[in-house]
Amino acid sequence: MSPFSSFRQVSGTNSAKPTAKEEFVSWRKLFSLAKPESNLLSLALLAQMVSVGTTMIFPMAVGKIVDIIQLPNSVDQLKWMASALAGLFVVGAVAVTVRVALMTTIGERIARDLRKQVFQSLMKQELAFFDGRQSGELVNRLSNDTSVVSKTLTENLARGIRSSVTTTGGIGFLIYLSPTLTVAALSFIPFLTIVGGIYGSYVRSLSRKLQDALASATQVASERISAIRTVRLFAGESIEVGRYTQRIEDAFQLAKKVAIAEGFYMGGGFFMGQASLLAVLWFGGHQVLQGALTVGQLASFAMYAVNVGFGVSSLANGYGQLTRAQGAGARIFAILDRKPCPLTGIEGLELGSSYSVSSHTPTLENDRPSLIFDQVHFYYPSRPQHSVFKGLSFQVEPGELLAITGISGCGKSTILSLLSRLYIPQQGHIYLNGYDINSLDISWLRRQIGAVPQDVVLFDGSIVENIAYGAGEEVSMDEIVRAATIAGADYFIRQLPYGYETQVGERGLSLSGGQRQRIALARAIVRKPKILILDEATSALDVESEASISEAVDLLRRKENMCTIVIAHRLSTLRDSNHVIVLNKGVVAESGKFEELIAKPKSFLSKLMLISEGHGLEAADDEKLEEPSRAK
Ligand SMILES: Nc1ncnc2c1ncn2[C@@H]1O[C@H](COP(=O)(O)OP(=O)(O)OP(=O)(O)O)[C@@H](O)[C@H]1O
Repeated sequence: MSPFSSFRQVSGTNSAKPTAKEEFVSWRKLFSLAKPESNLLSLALLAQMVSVGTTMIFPMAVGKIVDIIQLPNSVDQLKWMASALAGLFVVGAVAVTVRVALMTTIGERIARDLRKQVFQSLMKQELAFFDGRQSGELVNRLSNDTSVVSKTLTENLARGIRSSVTTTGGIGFLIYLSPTLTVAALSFIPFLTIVGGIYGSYVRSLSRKLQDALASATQVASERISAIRTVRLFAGESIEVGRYTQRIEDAFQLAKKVAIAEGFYMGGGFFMGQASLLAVLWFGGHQVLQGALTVGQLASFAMYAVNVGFGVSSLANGYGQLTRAQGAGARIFAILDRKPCPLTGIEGLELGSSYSVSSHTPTLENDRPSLIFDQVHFYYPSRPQHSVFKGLSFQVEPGELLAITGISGCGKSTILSLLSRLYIPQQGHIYLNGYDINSLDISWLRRQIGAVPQDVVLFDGSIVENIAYGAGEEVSMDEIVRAATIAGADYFIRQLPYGYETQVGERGLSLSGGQRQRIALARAIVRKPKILILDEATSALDVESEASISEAVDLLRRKENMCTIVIAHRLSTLRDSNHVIVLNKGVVAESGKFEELIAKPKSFLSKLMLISEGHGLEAADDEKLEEPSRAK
């Protein structure tokens, strides 16, 4: 049994989708995210306490002033009180400035660090992780969830502390001023607590749905905008506007429910607050008339009661924000805590460093790599019921040019994914120069491979940046030009207005399909790979350009002793190979020299050529060739 077999079924150790239990992260875990900022946060909270202290003293001071102005010859006392209050306001203003500046900066720092960590964690995950997820949803975690969490750890925390202090301190002052009046003033609190609890759980479940609805709308928008050419070509604008409108409307309906609930809650709270203030003035007025309370004390009492009312409602509101942040935190931790599959993901990925070299980085004997696929069985983890390979075996000799062909969907491109360890086979082995590729350091392995995938994607940037992407930062301009020349790209690049500095646009869409393919080929060549895999890499080129590029690549293959695998349907591409294998029903159905296979009218290759000329499976007259839709 292979030492790696225990990893075979693994596609990551846990899912990024939180289970019902993990929908909310604990407060402790959530607040652990603020730990790196604890010093600055303490300073900001100190400033917060100072500003809260000044607001707490204010009603008492107002009450004193009201009483002083009723006394004869109290001008000096009034002056003193006014100066003291002015001093208090200055201290309060400085404290507010420090708190706001610090809290906002800390919030941005937490969001920045979280986004960096979440993105880093996403980059480490194996490909299978992304198969079942939508990019819009993951982007939402990076942007929305991180900002909800950072706001809660800073602004909402500060607001929560202020509300707690104003509420508890305010109640203290109320009891100090008049215990009996305090009962009237706080009679609304039990009601608000019960209604607040019901409101909180209602809003919490709505908010979760709202987040999901917004994520789904973002997904539609980002996918359709990035595929705007296709939308235009099929005149799909109004359908897409309708689709987006529907999703955003769904989100709006949920937001409306939240708004109505919030309106009722705030309105009810406001009414209760006003009613209790009226009760304070009613009973307090009677106490003033009876001489049990001064007018100033009643004024102070009323102001504290208002403060307590605002404090309680702000606490209830803050609780809602906290539960929202617990949900966002759970989604963030589902990514941060996720350990990538040990064989296909990247375990250690620090900023600016290479992957951890934890396993084998052999020297390829005589620089002549050979490749063996040995009884490989494979299905994609997201589609376990459909086996792509059922015992695939073939071999590529050092320096050989192997062509792989087969009907669409038979698994040709999957070979590149398995060889690069983007996925691992459930059974069987792949050997590079006799080493099981699972025993090799993953970044080393991928550095040996230069690949031009079927669907070429370039990144927004210059041509030179895109070609250099294949080899890292150390590549020289001469090497880039050499690779571009072999790939047949140098000529057209020089014709462009800014030559190698020309910007290719998002996903390289400002270039033609053939130009993109040639740049992708240069990107693969510039890394001086030991194994070159071309997956329909010249399909967008005319036969003449294809022939001249094939010739240049062939020269390079001989010179560098590169193993080359060409995945193709076209006769012209297959003809130049040393060896052709035809895939069918998850195995190698046929293998041999091109001329020998094509000479037999009943061979799989001959039938495939008939199909590729547009005659269809019926013309090939062979029920053995499996249509992908029939694949089980
Ligand atoms: N990420 C994926 N998740 C699930 N199934 C996949 C995935 N990628 C490919 N498949 C399926 O695996 C099978 C093999 O796909 P593959 O892309 O290797 O075929 P192919 O021979 O290269 O096809 P074509 O000639 O059309 O490019 C197909 O049935 C395809 O639907």
